[in-house]
Amino acid sequence: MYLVTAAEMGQLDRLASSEYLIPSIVLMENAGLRVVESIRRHFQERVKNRRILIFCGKGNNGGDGLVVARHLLNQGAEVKVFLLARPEDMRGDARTNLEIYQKMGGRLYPILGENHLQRADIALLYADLVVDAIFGTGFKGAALGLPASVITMINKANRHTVAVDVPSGLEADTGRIFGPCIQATWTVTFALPKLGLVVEPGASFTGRLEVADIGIPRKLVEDQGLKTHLLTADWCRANLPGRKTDAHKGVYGHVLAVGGSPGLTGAITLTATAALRAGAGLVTAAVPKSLHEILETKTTEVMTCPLPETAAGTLSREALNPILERLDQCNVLALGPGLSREPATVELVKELLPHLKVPAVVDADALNALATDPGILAGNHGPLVLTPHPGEMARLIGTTAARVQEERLETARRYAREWRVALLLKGARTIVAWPDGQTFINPTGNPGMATAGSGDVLTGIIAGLIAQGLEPGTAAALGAYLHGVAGDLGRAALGQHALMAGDLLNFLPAAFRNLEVDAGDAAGLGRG
Ligand SMILES: NC(=O)C1=CN([C@@H]2O[C@H](COP(=O)(O)OP(=O)(O)OC[C@H]3O[C@@H](n4cnc5c(N)ncnc54)[C@H](O)[C@@H]3O)[C@@H](O)[C@H]2O)[C@H](O)CC1
Ligand SMILES: [K+]
Repeated sequence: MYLVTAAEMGQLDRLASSEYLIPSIVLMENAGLRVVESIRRHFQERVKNRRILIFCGKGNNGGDGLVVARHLLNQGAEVKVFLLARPEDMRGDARTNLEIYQKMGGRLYPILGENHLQRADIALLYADLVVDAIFGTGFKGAALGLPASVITMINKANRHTVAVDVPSGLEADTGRIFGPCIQATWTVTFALPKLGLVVEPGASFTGRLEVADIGIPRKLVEDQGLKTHLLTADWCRANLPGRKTDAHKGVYGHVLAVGGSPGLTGAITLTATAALRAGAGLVTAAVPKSLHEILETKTTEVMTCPLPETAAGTLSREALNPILERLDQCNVLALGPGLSREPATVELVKELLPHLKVPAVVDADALNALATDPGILAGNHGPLVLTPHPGEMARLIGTTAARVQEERLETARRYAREWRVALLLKGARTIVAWPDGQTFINPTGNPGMATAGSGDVLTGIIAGLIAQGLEPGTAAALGAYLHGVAGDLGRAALGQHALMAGDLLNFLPAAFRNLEVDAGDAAGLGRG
């Protein structure tokens, strides 16, 4: 599903009127009606006598609020509109809808000074629902003065609150919050979700997100060349690698997972096992030779391979050729989990990356090795997925993790384009950017997944999906989604405190199952 900025939405809105001749007041009417329908569902269709307070700003978001007020009034609700503007300052469609509401005898209370707040504060005590139509996509920066006082007052009242299009106080483009912001129970956003609603901190203020069709022509949306997407179950289902009835394990690829060092054998074990769970036909974990025996006892389905090591027991430069030879029988490399930052191991990574003929997932210490010489990617290289967390991303581009977090989308997008890689930036709402500029935001996952080894599992899932023939960028996006679903199922069963990376492996089957198109009973029995 496309995600849009305020400017992109504004453009769609304008073109719907200028090119497709849909009057803007029709779009506003549709927007208001969709919110009314959502409110009706909230009250199990019984809105009569419900006390509903509607806070309207002076822009078109306020106009939507007035449409909502009119229809709810018609349906017998006890409606009060609090207007954060002088009626004569309203313009265009919002002004028209204000006048209609006034002609219908609707109750209207302008809030023009702090002395007008008390009436609203008392009404809030008895409200069944608050409708937030103060600011929409036209909002920038911080709410100050009276609007700030109103937003704070509404939040303190702690009533069920539906935000119209965007919670007021939130920047629709970035999800950043610089002042008070409505804490919505749910948000009804129009036409397409705004970016700021699905990335943090905005997502936490948005509550449950409903996307409402207001009649913007689908063709108009398709013609815009939008590049930012929200990952959905439908997209993931459509991209899930298929399985044939007459398949054998050779069909589903062979992952070589390279990593491990003393104290870090768990990381590579998690990666290798996750690759199998993700459906790879074969997985070989290649580790420093003194760890080989340990790995043999830790794993069952995973094959193992001992490699030359340094005095510190990490992979040495002599491992280069054995790795390349092994890769002749494999169709994807997962590189980095538990690798260590031993100088000779760093050199190995730097020599290996330009020699690859198969796609690779580059994670953890392999990313840190890359950060020591980003120029490695300047020449020709095979398809790569890089999976940094914000700290690793910061090292790759020579900045701080805080700066990366401030501009997650742009950072990921820029790096993917510049270095021609698929870049997966971890964190709440993982971002996957493709070299061609297409960018995906993953809505699944939870804070319980911030636990040791969680990233190693993700690396394995992505490698396992590439092994089955997915494009690396597609595998990264699908992998992020599945990893998050496994985490969400894990949280539901175990709670987010206790969740460990190993648990993710156990919930991956259900995460996949969720996406598999049910083919009925496998043997075909019972089918006509
Ligand atoms: N997407 C569609 O097709 C439709 C959207 N609709 C609704 O229209 C709003 C956007 O309306 P707009 O008039 O552009 O802006 P707002 O209502 O959000 O009003 C902003 C208002 O506030 C001022 N402002 C901006 N920042 C601040 C600030 N920090 N402090 C105080 N005031 C601020 C700004 O100058 C404006 O005056 C969209 O969200 C939808 O709800 C239509 O209904 C049609 C269909
Ligand atoms: K709003």
